[in-house]
Parts: sequence; C-alpha cells; structure tokens
Amino acid sequence: MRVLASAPAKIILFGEHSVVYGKPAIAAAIDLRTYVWAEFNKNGRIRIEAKDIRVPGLTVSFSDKEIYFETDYGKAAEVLSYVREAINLVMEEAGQKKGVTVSITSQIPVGAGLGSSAAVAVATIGAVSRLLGLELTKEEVAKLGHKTELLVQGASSGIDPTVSAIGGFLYYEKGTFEELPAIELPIVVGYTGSSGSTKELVAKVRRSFEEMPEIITPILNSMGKLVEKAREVILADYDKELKFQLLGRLMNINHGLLDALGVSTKSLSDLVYASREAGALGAKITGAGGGGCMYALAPGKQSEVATAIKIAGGMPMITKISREGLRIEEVEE
Ligand SMILES: Nc1ncnc2c1ncn2[C@@H]1O[C@H](COP(=O)(O)OP(=O)(O)OP(=O)(O)O)[C@@H](O)[C@H]1O
Ligand SMILES: C[C@@](O)(CCO)CC(=O)[O-]
Ligand SMILES: [Mg+2]
Repeated sequence: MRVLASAPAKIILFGEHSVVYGKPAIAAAIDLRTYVWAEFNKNGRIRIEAKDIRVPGLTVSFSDKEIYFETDYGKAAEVLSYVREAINLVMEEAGQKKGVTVSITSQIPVGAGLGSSAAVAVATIGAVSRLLGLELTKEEVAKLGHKTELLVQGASSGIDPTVSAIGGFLYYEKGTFEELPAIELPIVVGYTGSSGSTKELVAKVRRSFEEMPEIITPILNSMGKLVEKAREVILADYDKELKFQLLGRLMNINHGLLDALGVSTKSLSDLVYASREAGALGAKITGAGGGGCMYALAPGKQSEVATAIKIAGGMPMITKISREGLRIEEVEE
C-alpha cells in the first residue's frame, strides 16, 4: 500500500514570536505545498528520501580513479529531524513499529519563514497515519505537528502546524483557533534568498526576554494588542480601502517591533522599505525572520511592489490563500 499526502506553506500576517509567549497571531495557508509518499518496506527500517533538501556536512575527495564521499552524520540527521520525530510520534500513537519508506518533494523554500518545517511534519503525519490505518482528524494531525516542532525546536506556539493542517485564514491563540472569513488579500511575498533557523531565532528572542524582561515584555504585549486590533479590523464592516489602510499601518508597527526583538536583517528591511516606497500600505517580516521572507499589502500596486522587491535584490512571489490544509492525494492499495 502507498499513500500520498500534501500540506501547504503559510504566511504569518501578524504576531510571529509573540505567539510563542501566549499572545494571539493571524496566519493563512498559501498555495505552495510539500508532498509526502509513505509506503511499507521489507527491511523493517525507517527510510527517508528527502529529494530537495540540502544536507550540510558532505565532503567529497577524489583521485584520478575514484570519488570518496564523507558525511557528517550528525548534521544530516539533524536536517531530517522533523520528519523522523513526526514518523515516531505517529507510530507511538498507532502502537505499531513497522518498516516505512517516506519520500518527500517540496515547493516550499526551506528556512524562509513559510512554514516548511510544519508542512513537512503535517504531510508526513498525514501520509504515515493513513498508511498505518489511523483515522486522525485534522486537529489531531495539527497537535502531533505541534509536538514534532516542540521536540525539534524546544519551543513552538503550534501556529504553523495548525494552519498547515487546517488550511485557510486563522486567528490562533494558545492551541485554539478561530476561522476568519475569506478576504481577498492583495499581497506580495518577497524572498531574500537567505534562510534563518526558527529554532535559533526563537532561542535568541528568549535570551533577550530573560536578560531584559522589563523591556521585552511590553514589546510582546504591544504585539498581542495589535493582533487583536487586526482581528477587529478584519471582522469589521468597513469598506475594503479603510480595512487595508488600517491593516497596513498595523503591519508596519509589527515590523518595527520585530526589528526591536532583533529578528530582522538588512536584506529583509531593504525589501520592506522598497515595498512601502513602491506604494504598499504595509510591509513586514513573515515567519521567524533572520533571513527568509517579508510580505507587503499592496492593493492595486502588486506588480509595482513585485518590481521594487526584485530591484532591491529579492524574489517576489504573488501567492493566494489556500483554503485546503492537509490533503490525502492518493491511496494505492
Ligand atoms: N522538504 C523537506 N524535507 C525534509 N525536511 C524539511 C523539508 N523542508 C523543511 N524541512 C525541515 O525544516 C527545517 C527548516 O525549518 P525552520 O522552522 O527553521 O524554517 P521554516 O519552517 O521554513 O520557516 P518558519 O518556521 O519561520 O516558518 C529544515 O532544516 C528541515 O529540517
Ligand atoms: C517564530 C514563530 O512564532 C513562527 C514561525 O513561523 C515560531 C512559532 O510560533 O512556533
Ligand atoms: Mg518552521
């Protein structure tokens, strides 16, 4: 038997990092996906084929006749730790340990703030649980995805696996979520081309919080408040123009506060300012930062903003919200 599952990337519209401290955040699934095939194998081992991920720590040496490969096994194992922990958790849940081969292909840039870790965990949990005959709801998959992130990262709010499993547009707070009405958001995502590790960035914010709680706590509180305000604006009966203007202002404040937490970079801020100068109503980092992506809200100016992002050295992506979260694509008996 073989099962193919897929799960989407996400953008965090408001509230990354502060959500780890129990504040609310707003996120949406987007139309880039990770695909995972799972099937039984005969040798009884867990085998992971990650087709498009760079494995660090590979050394190649060659003489005239031969090529030698040496791998830093520690680093290679670390890169695949989200997939490994996801498989272990499903096997524990099913009370079965079997030889399973998992094969991954992904459209989501890695370490770019678009939730590649959550998508790979959710799609793996979806495929392996179905293979083992476990009937999990999307909420249960989200919870196992959250556990996976906790095991690998040490800290995670759970927002990324929840959005990836459920799909759509969500207001998330401490493990619970509310589905927000679908609104057409004229956004442009800008990718700096560099990456940041969520585990390290979350740890960096934690260090600042522990060293200077009297300064960092009010920043996190402001972030929480602006997310509540953004939810009110999204749900209010305002016309679109006013809604976008208010959301844009809140995005700009959120970016400034993320910069104050130390998770922006020059390239991210360059793309943010270039977008605003090209007419975006708001622009901010999305995801953990330290590289990766920003997004801009640019009604009527999406192509101008995309061009400005390109000129500033970034890669623009015009994406749509994906209504669908985890999807079982194929089951071959
Ligand atoms: N296609 C993939 N195959 C296997 N592992 C992957 C894949 N994509 C992502 N991962 C795992 O996720 C890690 C990156 O996760 P990380 O949380 O640091 O960034 P992100 O999820 O892309 O961004 P953010 O958490 O800010 O949204 C990779 O180092 C790897 O361990
Ligand atoms: C940085 C963070 O807030 C979002 C990463 O997409 C981490 C988390 O919520 O788990
Ligand atoms: Mg991640």
